[in-house]
Amino acid sequence: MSASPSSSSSPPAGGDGALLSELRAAIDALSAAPSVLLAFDFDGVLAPIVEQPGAARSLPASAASLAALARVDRVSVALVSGRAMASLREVADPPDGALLVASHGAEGDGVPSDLDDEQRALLARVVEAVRAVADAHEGTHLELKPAGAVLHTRSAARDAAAEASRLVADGPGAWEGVRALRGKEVVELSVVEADKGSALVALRDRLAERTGTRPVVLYAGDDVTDEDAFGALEPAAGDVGVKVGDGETAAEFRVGTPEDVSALLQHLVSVLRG
Ligand SMILES: O=P(O)(O)OC[C@H]1O[C@H](O[C@H]2O[C@H](CO)[C@@H](O)[C@H](O)[C@H]2O)[C@H](O)[C@@H](O)[C@@H]1O
Repeated sequence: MSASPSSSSSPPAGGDGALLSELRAAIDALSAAPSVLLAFDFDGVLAPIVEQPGAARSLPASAASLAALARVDRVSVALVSGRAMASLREVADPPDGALLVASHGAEGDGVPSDLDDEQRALLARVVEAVRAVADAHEGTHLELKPAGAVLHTRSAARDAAAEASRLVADGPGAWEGVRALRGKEVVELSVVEADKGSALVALRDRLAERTGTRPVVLYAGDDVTDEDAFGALEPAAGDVGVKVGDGETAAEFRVGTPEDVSALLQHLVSVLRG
């Protein structure tokens, strides 16, 4: 596992042994807590990024470690994803007992799933507008979610990707009642207010209520949409944030790749199952 403490100006992780030991020490401290919440983003963290969203799968080593961690009594495992719930279940094949947060928090346990009439009408207009942009820009495509629409640009020529993204962000993305998020080669529009930070806090507080103890939280994510989750962590309470890959971040630690996440998960198994 190569890892480094992270800051907005730090370079990607580079395998510095001294820095690696700081993340290990934070994990070792977290593992002594009576209740632990281990929350992971999916794409780019458990699963390497691929061209087609439907083809993404967890690295086998990460899937095996997650399943082992989900069986530990005082550990709760959660996937906190931007994907729609149906898509997350299909590609992530989550272990029994895993808590699932989807659509950046717009779908999950305890989240109202019905849109009101106004939101439904707005969503229909958003879908129509994003579809029109996707149809006009080769290599882009539309992904539908229960409360939103996503423009994917990974397979498009760079100029087409940039123009299509701008048209979506400045068009329907700027409408009243629409929340726009930019992720890796995606522009996501949603007609409900949701972000991974609020979702993670809700998850943590529900667990605290159930067990009578605030869980110490580890969160790993790779995208700009994960910054809300990193911002919701409380390092003073022992929480650990791990940014995967490069880019500015509020996370305390950084690893380079999903393979590094596999190593981190393996370390979690060894300290939490022991
Ligand atoms: O929060 P996540 O679990 O990381 O989900 C974020 C988005 O993931 C998917 O898109 C990303 O992964 C695709 C497959 O590797 C890739 O092709 C795409 O470019 C990435 O943005 C998913 O399709 C989106 O709906 C999620 O919001």
